[in-house]
Amino acid sequence: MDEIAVALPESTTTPVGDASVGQAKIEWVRRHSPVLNGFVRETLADGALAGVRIAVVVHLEAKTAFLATVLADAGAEVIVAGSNPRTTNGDVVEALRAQGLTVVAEPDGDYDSWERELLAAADYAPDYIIDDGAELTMRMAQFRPELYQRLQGVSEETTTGTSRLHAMSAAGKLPFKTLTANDARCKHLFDNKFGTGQTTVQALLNLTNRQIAGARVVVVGYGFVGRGIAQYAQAMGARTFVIEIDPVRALEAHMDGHTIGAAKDVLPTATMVVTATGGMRAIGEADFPYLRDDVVLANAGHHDLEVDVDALAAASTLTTEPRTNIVTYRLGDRDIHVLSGGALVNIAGGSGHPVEIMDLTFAVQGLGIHYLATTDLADGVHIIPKHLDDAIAAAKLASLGVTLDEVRPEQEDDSADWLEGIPSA
Ligand SMILES: NC(=O)c1ccc[n+]([C@@H]2O[C@H](COP(=O)([O-])OP(=O)(O)OC[C@H]3O[C@@H](n4cnc5c(N)ncnc54)[C@H](O)[C@@H]3O)[C@@H](O)[C@H]2O)c1
Repeated sequence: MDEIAVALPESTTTPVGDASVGQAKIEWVRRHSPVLNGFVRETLADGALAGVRIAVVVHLEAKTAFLATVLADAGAEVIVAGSNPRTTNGDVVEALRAQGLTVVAEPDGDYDSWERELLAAADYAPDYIIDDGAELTMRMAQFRPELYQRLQGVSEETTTGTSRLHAMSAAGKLPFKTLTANDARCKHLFDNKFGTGQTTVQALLNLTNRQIAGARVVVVGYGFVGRGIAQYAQAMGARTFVIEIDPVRALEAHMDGHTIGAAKDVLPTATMVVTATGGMRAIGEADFPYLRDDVVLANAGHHDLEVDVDALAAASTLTTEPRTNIVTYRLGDRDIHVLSGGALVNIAGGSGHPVEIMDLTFAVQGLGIHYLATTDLADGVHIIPKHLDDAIAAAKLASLGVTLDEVRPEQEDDSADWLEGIPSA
């Protein structure tokens, strides 16, 4: 591989948090991460990542920090940045810096400072990226083309980033191998559904101090994330409604016991609305007339513009901040409350996914990078192999004290016998 000059960003001298507090948070994660701390560490101990430069660009809080330290302990040179300007934790940043990791992220940033941080991460010339929303991958392609060409691989966290990688590949603009961690069963079956479901409802209630039992909660988008949010809200006594554009998923929502309908039909009675589409402006200007007074809007999807906060701000006559992380927009005689500026409410307005969930997700990511580094794969988009997915689940079950039965010979379908009776075409 050609050596390339690295333009390092200016180092920060002012601490942005308390390293000991951050370290305690990371230690709490370690205690509750049996897969990452066991099976993943053991796999990475083969030295395959020694000296490999890996950029970790995921919401920068304690669970991401623990993943970064596991990679660093395996000998990788790790550069850490955030995947959203609103979700970086200063204590964790300082804890990582105290351990000698390179961190190019500051808490309380805005979109401009975040852009600079991502470009700074790019300038470290990573060999691999653990990305979220393909945020660093896209920027390297656009603004650091030489470094982009030099990339060896990307392991992508989210549904949104997976779509972006497929688009880049289809356009012939992905000159290296990538893994879509989101397609691993140990990721989307648990992280998207249970992780986001639990923590989005938690954040909604913590931020607003409102009651869920009897609330009328509308979920926009019924993918894995939407299913989880609707299921948790329903289990806590909310009346649940779903807006979907895919007829099969809408039907599934109906059979799961939620009321489905178009925006104009379900929004007017909603007390809380949560977007989870992975697209833009799921609640946009055209929907504003249907929102009732005092409604709470929150987003759990990747884009901060799933709720079109800019359009809301432009249309409002008065803006107030009644509570931390809530901005109220006056539209005529109605007040519309937006949580966490439209950023992912469970992360920007909460603590992010449960540790146990991220133990699985980051096991996929850690093993995914190891797989990329040790396996010859064609350029383009790949899925983590089934045996790794199975091994992660088995390691998690083992940590719970569970071992599974294996299929006994008499339980096998004797398909060979009946196949023999069918003439070849
Ligand atoms: N907050 C978190 O912690 C977290 C965790 C995992 C994923 N995500 C993000 O959540 C988003 C959704 O993820 P997913 O796995 O559920 O995706 P998905 O693709 O499985 O589901 C999205 C659903 O939204 C529907 N949809 C799209 N546009 C719509 C619109 N305008 N109106 C109504 N429905 C619409 C689609 O038909 C689809 O069924 C993505 O951006 C993903 O990256 C967030």
